Amino acid sequence: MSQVLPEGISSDAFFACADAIVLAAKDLAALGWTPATSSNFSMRLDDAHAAITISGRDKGKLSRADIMLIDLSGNAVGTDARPSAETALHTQVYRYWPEMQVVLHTHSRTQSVASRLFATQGVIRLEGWELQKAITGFHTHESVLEIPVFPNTQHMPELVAQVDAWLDAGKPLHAYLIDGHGIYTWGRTMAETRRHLEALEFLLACELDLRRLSA
Ligand SMILES: CSC[C@@H](O)[C@@H](O)C(=O)COP(=O)(O)O
Ligand SMILES: [Zn+2]
Repeated sequence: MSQVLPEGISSDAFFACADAIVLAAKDLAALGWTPATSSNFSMRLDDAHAAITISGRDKGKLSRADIMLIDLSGNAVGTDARPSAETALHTQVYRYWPEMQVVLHTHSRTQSVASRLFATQGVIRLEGWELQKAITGFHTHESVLEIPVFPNTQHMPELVAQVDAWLDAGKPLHAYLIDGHGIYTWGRTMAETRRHLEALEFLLACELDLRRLSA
């Protein structure tokens, strides 16, 4: 493989992450949530490294060769491959929450439309939905789950700063939308992160349906 692993990271550990990313990406692509090479996925390997999708690859056709190693500053490690253009949003999660192991970013139609519809409010307020309980830490439909919508930019430090500002304000953050772009969410395991993504997709679709029906 063209990926050289540093001491301390075994090929078994790297391939386990790569295989989990490849499998998740195939499933999410089959749902139509990763159109036209969009989306990116990562998994933490240790307190200083993560495996992440190489930029520009078709996320429905990934193999181990499409996954590379980065450090938590977003630098490629042991490869000349170019990591996802949005690597900084992944490493931000791993640096802020040491317990988080997985970051998933997709571009479904529902996520994209919802992000545009709620962009002016800057937040989607979810309340009264049973499926909010699929988000770790939520135990009742009566809770309020706020998903911020940040303005899109191709300048990653700006996006990172918007996320930081939300966190610095002391507001809980389980996921965010980027206007006209897609969603980011994360978790302690791949299963938990996929559950978050699936629940959020469902909740956003319900909110869009409500608006359509009450128009
Ligand atoms: C193909 S448009 C989508 C990209 O601009 C980007 O938002 C994205 O999700 C994928 O970028 P990538 O660099 O492949 O990780
Ligand atoms: Zn994207």
